[in-house]
Amino acid sequence: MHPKIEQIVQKSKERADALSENKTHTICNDRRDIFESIGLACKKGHIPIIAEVKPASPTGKFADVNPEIASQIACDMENAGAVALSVLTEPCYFEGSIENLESARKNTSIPVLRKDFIVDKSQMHEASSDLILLIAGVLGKKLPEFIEIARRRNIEPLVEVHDEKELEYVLECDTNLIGINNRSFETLEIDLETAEKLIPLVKEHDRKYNQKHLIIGESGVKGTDDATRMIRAGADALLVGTYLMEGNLKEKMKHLIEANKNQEIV
Ligand SMILES: O=C(O)c1ccccc1NCC(=O)[C@H](O)[C@H](O)COP(=O)(O)O
Repeated sequence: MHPKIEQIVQKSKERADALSENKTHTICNDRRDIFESIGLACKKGHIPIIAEVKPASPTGKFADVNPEIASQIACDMENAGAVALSVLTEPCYFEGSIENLESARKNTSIPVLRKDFIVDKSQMHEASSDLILLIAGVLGKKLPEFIEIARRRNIEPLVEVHDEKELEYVLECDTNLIGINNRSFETLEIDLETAEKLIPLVKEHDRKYNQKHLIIGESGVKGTDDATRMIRAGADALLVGTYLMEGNLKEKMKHLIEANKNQEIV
C-alpha cells in the first residue's frame, strides 16, 4: 500500500476511535435505487455517470465546499443528468464532511454514495446514504461483516477493488455492485487498463454462476474517449470526480452522457 493510503487509513482509524459507540443505528427508509437510475439512463442511450462532489484529493484542491455549496454542486450534477452522486466525507485529505453528504442528499432526489475510507463499524452509523463505499483492500477479511451491516441499514454497498486478487475475493462475497478503481493503491497512478483487465473476469464469473454484478468504472475519466473506452470494456456506469470538479460541469456532463450516441453518429 502506498504511504499516502496508509496515512489516510490511519487517520480514519483515529477518527473512528473518537466516534461515540452509542450512536443511534437508524435504517435508511427512503433508499433511492441506483439500479433503477442506471437502467433509466441506459434506456435513453446515455452513459450513466455517478458525479462526485470532491473538494480536494491528496494531490489537489478543487473547491472550498461547505454544505450549502455541496448542495449547489449536487443540484447542478443532478440537473446535468447524473444517475447518482458520490459525496466525499473524508475530512483530512479530501476535505469532505458528513454535513456535505446530508445537504447534498436533502436537496436532490438521485441516489447518494458515501465516499470515505471506512475502517470501523462505528463509521457505518455516522450518516444515512443510499450507498456506501467499502474498499476491499482496506477492509480485508472484515468485508463480509461490513456488507452485512450496510444491508441491515438498507444501504447498498459498493465494493471497490484494485486488482485481480481483491476481485476474486469480492466475487465470493454478497455484493451486487463492484467498483473497479483505475487508481492503484500501490503507486497512486491511474491506468484505465485496470478496468479493461478486470471487467472480463467479472463477466466470466457471472456467466459461469448465472449472476449479474453491476460494474462501476472508477477514477481517471478525463473526457469522452475515456468514457467510451470504459463502457466498451463493459462498465455499467462511471464514477467521475476530478474532471467534473475542474469546471464546465454542465458541458462536460452533457458530452460524457452522450458520448456513446456521438460515437454511433461518427
Ligand atoms: O483522488 C485521488 O487522488 C485519490 C488518492 C488516493 C486515494 C484515493 C483517491 N481518490 C478516491 C477515488 O476513488 C476518486 O475520488 C474517484 O474514483 C473519482 O476519481 P477521479 O474521477 O479520478 O477524480
